[in-house]
Amino acid sequence: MVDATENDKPVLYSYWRSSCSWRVRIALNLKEIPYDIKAVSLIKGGGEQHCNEYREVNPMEQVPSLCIDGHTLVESLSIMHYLEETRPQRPLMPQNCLKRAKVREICEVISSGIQPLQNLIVLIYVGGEKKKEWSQHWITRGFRAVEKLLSTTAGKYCVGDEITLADCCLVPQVFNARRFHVDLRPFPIILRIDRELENHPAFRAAHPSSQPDCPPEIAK
Ligand SMILES: N[C@@H](CCC(=O)N[C@@H](CS)C(=O)NCC(=O)O)C(=O)O
Repeated sequence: MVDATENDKPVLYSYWRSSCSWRVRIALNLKEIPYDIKAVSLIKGGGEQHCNEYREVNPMEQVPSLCIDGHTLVESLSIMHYLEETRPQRPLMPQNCLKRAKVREICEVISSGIQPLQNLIVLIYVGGEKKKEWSQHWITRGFRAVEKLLSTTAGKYCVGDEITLADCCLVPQVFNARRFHVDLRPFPIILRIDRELENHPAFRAAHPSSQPDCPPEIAK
């Protein structure tokens, strides 16, 4: 496995359609940090995330992982906060303490309350016909909470008028919702923010269809 040493370009272990990898790709792009991608296929041969070599990188057998500054970091939120603390350019957290708490609230609802319930390993366990309904149920339930939170925090973006880590989490989760054909009409604020960001260069470059491991029939 590639191990980054200090001063090397960071290496992101990523899967094109992984929403958690996508969060980190957005943050890296927004901060204009050049990085290399090491693709980990979550489906090939039962999933490369489960191979012994990758388990050494990420004991949860999930993407993303980031090799940076001579260290390997796992967990997308933790990685994004590390980037924020070590690369203060283009801040992704507000200065104001209450607003910071609000950003973390939205990140947590998505990263703890929605994504894990529709993650691949859970869907394999749920199995067969039930997968779609299961995912729709949990995403809809979580989005009800996100929409309510956004009703008091959103400006142009999730919290006020600056892009924050909450936006890095929201956009990939909306993509997942569409994948599972969730009815998004009850969530006008989520939809408005997603539309606002869809053509932002940092978000576009991080999009699954722009990834080197995206299957050619889907890639742009
Ligand atoms: N809490 C972790 C979750 C990571 C995660 O669930 N990654 C998914 C892709 S978005 C994954 O690797 N799934 C592989 C599997 O379920 O086997 C994070 O935020 O990094």
